[in-house]
Amino acid sequence: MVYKALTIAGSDSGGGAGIQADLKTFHQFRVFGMSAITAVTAQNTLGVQGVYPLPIEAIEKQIDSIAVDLPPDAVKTGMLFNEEIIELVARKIKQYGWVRVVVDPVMIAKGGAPLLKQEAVKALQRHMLPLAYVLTPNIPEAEVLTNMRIETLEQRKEAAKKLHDMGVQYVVMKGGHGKGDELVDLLYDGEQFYEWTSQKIYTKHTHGTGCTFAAAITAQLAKGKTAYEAVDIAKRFIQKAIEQTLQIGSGHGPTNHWAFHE
Ligand SMILES: Nc1ncnc2c1ncn2[C@@H]1O[C@H](COP(=O)(O)OP(=O)(O)O)[C@@H](O)[C@H]1O
Ligand SMILES: Cc1ncc(COP(=O)(O)O)c(N)n1
Repeated sequence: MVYKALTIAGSDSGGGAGIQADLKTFHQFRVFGMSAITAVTAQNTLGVQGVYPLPIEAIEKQIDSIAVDLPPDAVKTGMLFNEEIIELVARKIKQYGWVRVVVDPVMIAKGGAPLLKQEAVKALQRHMLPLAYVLTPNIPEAEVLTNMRIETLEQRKEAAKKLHDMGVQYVVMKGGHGKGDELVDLLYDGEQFYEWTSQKIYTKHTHGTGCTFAAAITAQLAKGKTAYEAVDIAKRFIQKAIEQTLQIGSGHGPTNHWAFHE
């Protein structure tokens, strides 16, 4: 059986995040990867040097080409950049009845470059959250989406509940931006919280951690795993990928997509 996953996201020329991270992660899990590119970025480990959104028609055509011939078992969205792209992607997901949809609400690159226009946040809330089977915000993204300050674990749980009320089925609150030596990733299914605690790895090579983690969840969902099982494997995947970084580039290097074996 060949499982297929589709990523609808931005291209990272540097290969560590975006479409490239997603495809490498799908491949490592033996899931056949497909892509619809929303924007091309000129990017490396030093930062983002340029952002070029594709024409709406080009994005729509890519999604249609995949849908009619290679229906995906799971779909991931990453950098959607502006309102028009968000509306298109939401419309297409509904049109094709895709349910196993992982929405990674990408907003800014690690170096601070915006990957989502500020005025597009509302569109993301309105159109994408109700379609999210799994939503994977980091702490700053969860703050923007819920319009609340998040410092304590209790506040993170409150934010997860808010996001669930906004239409998300499974909220995965990533803990990479938390303070202290321990990181806690949370999963909320509308009733219960599940926690994954790990030691923070002190490294500057974390370019693409969010994309890679969400792509690992998507690959597992494509294989029919539950949200809990998917997060559990994705957590182990990202842990290894950060522990064994490749030490390439002179800035924030990529994670190692080869490090984890199922
Ligand atoms: N320094 C780190 N050490 C260990 N795990 C990390 C580290 N940074 C991020 N992670 C893990 O990587 C995943 C992505 O986290 P996060 O950094 O919060 O997302 P993003 O890349 O979107 O900002 C989470 O599972 C998080 O726990
Ligand atoms: C095209 C693209 N998409 C997403 C990210 C976010 O990366 P991260 O996973 O480090 O938050 C990025 N830097 N570039």
